[in-house]
Amino acid sequence: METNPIKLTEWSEGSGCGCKIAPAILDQILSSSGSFSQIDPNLLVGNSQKDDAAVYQVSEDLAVINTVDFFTPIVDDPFDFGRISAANAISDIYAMGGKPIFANAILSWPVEKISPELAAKVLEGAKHICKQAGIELAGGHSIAAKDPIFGLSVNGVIHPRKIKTNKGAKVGDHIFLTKPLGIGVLATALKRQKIQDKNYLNLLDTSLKLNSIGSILGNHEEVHAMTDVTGFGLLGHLIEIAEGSGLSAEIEIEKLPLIEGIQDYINQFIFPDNTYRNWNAFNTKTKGVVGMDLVKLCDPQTSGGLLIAVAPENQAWFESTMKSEKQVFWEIGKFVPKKEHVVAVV
Ligand SMILES: Nc1ncnc2c1ncn2[C@@H]1O[C@H](COP(=O)(O)OP(=O)(O)OP(=O)(O)O)[C@@H](O)[C@H]1O
Ligand SMILES: [Mg+2]
Repeated sequence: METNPIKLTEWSEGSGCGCKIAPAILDQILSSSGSFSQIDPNLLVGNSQKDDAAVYQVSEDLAVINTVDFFTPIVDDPFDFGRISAANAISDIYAMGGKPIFANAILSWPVEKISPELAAKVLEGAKHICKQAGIELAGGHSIAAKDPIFGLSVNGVIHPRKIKTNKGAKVGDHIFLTKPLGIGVLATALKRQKIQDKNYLNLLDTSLKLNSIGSILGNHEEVHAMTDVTGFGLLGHLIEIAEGSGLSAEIEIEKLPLIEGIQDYINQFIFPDNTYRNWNAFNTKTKGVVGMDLVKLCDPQTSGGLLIAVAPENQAWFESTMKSEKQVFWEIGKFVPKKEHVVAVV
């Protein structure tokens, strides 16, 4: 790990997607701001189902996707912060099944207190990831403010009939996840200066992996619904799909993949405060969670994996597609008819 005299993570309380406003408060803000009427028929996806990005149809076979994502530093190294933030922002285009085309940067920097050279490193990291995703960082907007913040607004394209949202899952669909959980735990270990170098590398490996498989899955109607797992944790984003699709979900706790080494940190009670915030938001919709399992279910991910619903009869096709794309995945549960609880942990 590169050492910097300035520790970016000391500049703010939350970090990465963990600094997202709590789901209940976001709902309160959005609902009391007046309706998002969305009367333009070309706005195919707005914010009514809590999807990853907005989608606007421009012609019979073309729709544009736009998303914006930014947060406070999740790591101390500015290049890594830029890379993680960019990978996280682009992910929302992949999660809709789309192909990213270009991005603009959003930068807030306390220029009197943290050298502008470090801000340049953040941008350098973002460009590195944009290049990997095959897109240009076209421009951006920068302000001088108290907190360092960085993110991207990303544009993408998709065929209007290929969009993947939170509402297409069907009873019996198998649920797959493409990255192990625990990014929030590792980010907290880093912030508390308890992380070991090898675990920092695990944090980078996991968060920097692009969710580009989403663009490929967008072409296949066998994939019924898709989102990415970020600040609300696996549980929160699973609830978004289940509720969006009018279903419930069953999760097999033993099948949840965890990033190597995170159990040791959990045993030392090293995990983000926002894990409990997520749990408080979702526990009444959930049954069967025992003891510390809530940490795995509610850990806020930054640049987490894709959560995918696939019909059981297409399981073989899905597995061979993922293998031929060298994409790892874990099957973690299934969708069932709507019940009293949105998610049951079995
Ligand atoms: N300030 C806002 N104004 C209008 N809608 C908002 C605002 N903030 C969030 N939303 C909407 O709330 C929903 C959930 O937003 P959220 O940021 O959690 O999604 P996301 O972009 O998928 O998150 P992530 O990038 O962490 O995956 C989305 O439909 C989003 O458009
Ligand atoms: Mg998302």
